[in-house]
Amino acid sequence: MPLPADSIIDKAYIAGQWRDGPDRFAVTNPATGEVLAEVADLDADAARDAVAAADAAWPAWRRQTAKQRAALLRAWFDAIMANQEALARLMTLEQGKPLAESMGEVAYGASFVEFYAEEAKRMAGETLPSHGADKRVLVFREPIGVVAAITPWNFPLAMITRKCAPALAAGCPVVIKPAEATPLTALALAKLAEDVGFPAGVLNVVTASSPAAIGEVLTTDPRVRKVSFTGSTPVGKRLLAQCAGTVKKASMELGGNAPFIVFDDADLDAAVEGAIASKYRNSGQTCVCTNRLLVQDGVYDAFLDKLAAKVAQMKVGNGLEDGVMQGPLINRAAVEKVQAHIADALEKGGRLVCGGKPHGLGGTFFEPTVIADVTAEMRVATEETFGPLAPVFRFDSDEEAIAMANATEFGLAAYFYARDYRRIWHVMEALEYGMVAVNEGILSTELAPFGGVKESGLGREGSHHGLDEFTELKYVCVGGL
Ligand SMILES: NC(=O)C1=CN([C@@H]2O[C@H](COP(=O)(O)OP(=O)(O)OC[C@H]3O[C@@H](n4cnc5c(N)ncnc54)[C@H](O)[C@@H]3O)[C@@H](O)[C@H]2O)C=CC1
Ligand SMILES: O=C(O)[C@H](O)CS(=O)(=O)O
Repeated sequence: MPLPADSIIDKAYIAGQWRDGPDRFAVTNPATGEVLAEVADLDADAARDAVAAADAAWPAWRRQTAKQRAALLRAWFDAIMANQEALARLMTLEQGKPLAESMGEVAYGASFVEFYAEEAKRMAGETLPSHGADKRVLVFREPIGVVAAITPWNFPLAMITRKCAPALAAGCPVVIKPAEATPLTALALAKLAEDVGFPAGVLNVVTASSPAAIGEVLTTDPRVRKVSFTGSTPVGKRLLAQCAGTVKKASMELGGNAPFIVFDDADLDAAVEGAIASKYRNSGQTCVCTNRLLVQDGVYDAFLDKLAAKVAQMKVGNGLEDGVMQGPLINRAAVEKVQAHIADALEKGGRLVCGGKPHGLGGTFFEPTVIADVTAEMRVATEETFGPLAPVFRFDSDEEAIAMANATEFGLAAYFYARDYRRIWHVMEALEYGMVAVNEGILSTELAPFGGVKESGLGREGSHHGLDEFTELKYVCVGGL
C-alpha cells in the first residue's frame, strides 16, 4: 500500500478517523524554511477523545491472540519497509537529516516493529513453588492498558515505533503525541497502520503546536496507565511529576552527556571513525551523541589532527543532496545553543581547531566544529550541546578519565577506545552509564536494552526488556486444593 504521492497527511488520527482541529500549525523544512504543510492543531478535548478511543479499543485488542497481534505488527513492518524511500524523504524534509540517515532511521525504526511482532508470542507468565500443599502460585503477565507516547523531533519515526511496537505487542492501545516540529512522519506511520488493518482506536496520533495542554491530559487522565516519553530531562521531570497524581508507570528516555574516551593504546583511526559517527550523526542532535571527547596525553595531538582532517571534509547542505553528511539544525534556538557553548569555551581558553560558526549556507546550517584544550570550567563539560561541536579534553591517568567521565548528573551512553583487556574490563565496569560502547561509535539496536541511569531516564526500550515496560504481573493464589 503506497503512501500518498507526497506522503503528506495533515490531519490527526483518532478512533480510526482522520480529524482536523480548531486551528492548524505550520510544519517547515529546516533546510529551506518552506512550509511543508499546515497540520491539525488539536486541544485538550481532542486528547481526551483519543484517550477515550484507546480505552474503548483496549478490551478487544487485549483479547486478540498474540499471533493475531504479531501478524498485524508484521504487516505494519512490511508496509513501512515497502515505503522506506517515501518515509525517508518525508523525514528529511521535516527534520533535515541527510537522506541516507533517514533511510537508516526508517529501517532502524521498522526493526522494532519486526522484533516485537516476534516478541508478542513470547509474553509468558509462570507458575512458582507454592507455600502450601493445598495452594498453587500462578503469575500472569498482562498488558498494562492505555499507553501515552510523547516523542521528540530528532528521530521522528524510530522513537514512535520503539515505544508503540512493544506496547501494541503486549496488547496495549496507544496515543501518540509527536513533536510539533515533525508530525508528518508520525501521521504517515498511522496511515500505514490503518492500511494494514489495526482496529480503530488501537493507534491514535494527536498533533498539537503547544504540547503542554495535551501532556496534561495524557499524564493525569486515570484511563492512561503508562506514559513513555523521549526528550529533554527538564520536560521529563515535569511529566514524571504530573504522572504522580495517578501513580502512572512511566518510562523516561532523557538527555545525555556522553563521554568518548581515547586511551593511549587505542587504534586511533578506528577511534576517529567512531568519534565522527557518534558526534556528528543527525548533526549532533541525538541523545547518545558524544558530548565530550577525553583523550589521553600521549595521543592527544595525533588524535586531534586525524579528527580535524576528517571533520573538515564533511559536506554540509540540504539533506536531499547527494553526499551531504551534515544537514541543518532543527531551529534557531539549537544554533544559538551551539554558538553559546563555542563562545564560552573560547573565552575560557579553548582553542578553535575547525568550524566554529554558522555555515555560509545561512539558515540553521552550522559548520562542524572541533575545539581543543577544553577544561571542566566550560559549559560543554556539564551541558548537553545537541549540535555539531566536538570539545576535546585531555587526561593523564585511567582513574582521571573515569572520574571526568562520571562527573555528570547524566548517565545515558559512554564510549571508549582501548586494546588492553584489563583496562577494558576495569573502565567498562567503572563507568556509571546505562549503555557503554567499547571500540564502537554506534551502539543502538533493537536487540539491546536502550536507556539511561541517573537523570538520563527510567526504563529500557528494545530487547525483551522493552516488552516488560508495557506489562503488569498478576499473582494468583489458588487455594483449597
Ligand atoms: N534519551 C533519549 O533517547 C532522547 C533524549 N532527547 C533529549 O531531548 C532534547 C531534544 O529533544 P526535544 O524534542 O527538543 O525535547 P523536548 O523535551 O523539548 O520535547 C520532546 C517531546 O516532548 C514534548 N513536550 C515538550 N514539553 C511538553 C509538556 N509540557 N507536556 C507534554 N509534552 C511536552 C514535545 O512536544 C516533544 O514532543 C535533548 O535534551 C535530547 O538529549 C531527545 C531524543 C532522544
Ligand atoms: O533519540 C535519540 O537520540 C535516539 O534514542 C538515539 S538512537 O536510538 O537513534 O541511537
